[in-house]
Amino acid sequence: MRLRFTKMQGLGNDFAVFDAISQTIDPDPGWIRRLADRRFGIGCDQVLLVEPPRLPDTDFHYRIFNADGSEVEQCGNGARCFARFVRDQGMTDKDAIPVGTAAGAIRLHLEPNGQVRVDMGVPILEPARIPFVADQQASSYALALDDEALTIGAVSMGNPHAVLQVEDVDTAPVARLGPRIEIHPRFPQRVNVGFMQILDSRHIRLRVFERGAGETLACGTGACAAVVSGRVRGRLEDRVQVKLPGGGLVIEWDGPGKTLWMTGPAESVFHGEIDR
Ligand SMILES: N[C@H](CCC[C@H](N)C(=O)O)C(=O)O
Repeated sequence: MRLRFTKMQGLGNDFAVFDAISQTIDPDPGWIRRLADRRFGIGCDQVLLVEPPRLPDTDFHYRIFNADGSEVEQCGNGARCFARFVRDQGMTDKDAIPVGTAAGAIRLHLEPNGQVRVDMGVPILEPARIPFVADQQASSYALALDDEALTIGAVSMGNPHAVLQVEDVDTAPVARLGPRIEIHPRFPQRVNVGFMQILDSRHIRLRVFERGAGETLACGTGACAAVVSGRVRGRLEDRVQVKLPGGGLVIEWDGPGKTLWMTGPAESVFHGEIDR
């Protein structure tokens, strides 16, 4: 069976996007891994499916699969590409698109300047809901890692994030610590690992070692989680420019219990077909 897809990217975090409404797609992990392979497949960090709505008051369901084949709850850069895709494919003519995910409903806003602004919902800080094993909720946690004692923030944007503050992202031990924290036993669903350098209360630099994909050029939910962690630790304001290796995002968050907004680009790279 021949399947149509669009290769898309948000700040270099790249995706293969499929219309799974007009096409029948069974996303088994082995096929996802093959699609994501940069030599034997299309090559991408995540595979995104556009499905019929499942939640009330939503127009579509948005499914996300990491390059390792794992299905996950949320993807911020992918959400912006999702909005661009459904408009470009003529699947909607709305500028504000309500979409369901495994983490609940989000709202995608196509802006006149071509950027996409996403209501990412309310960040989750309760350890049990991240999930993260901790006696009580805190703005930071001690994490023992073999012979190292780390301090992390723990946040869920629907998907789990650990956030470490570092002096300089360029020299941060992403390759050494990322894979080890990703599978730390206190994160029973594994975890995305952010390395945040705070420049001032409104500007950070960030690198992310993603669960199920490795270090990516950008991670939208990682940017959200880093700002949440920095803010609850009293180091960031309510509107932060996040500079990732692939480019910049704007994150707005008024504090615990409030909705978080992420704004950034989303682009199509090429259209293709692939045999299943
Ligand atoms: N690796 C993530 C999913 C993709 C998130 C990222 N690409 C984003 O833009 O938020 C996870 O396992 O939760």
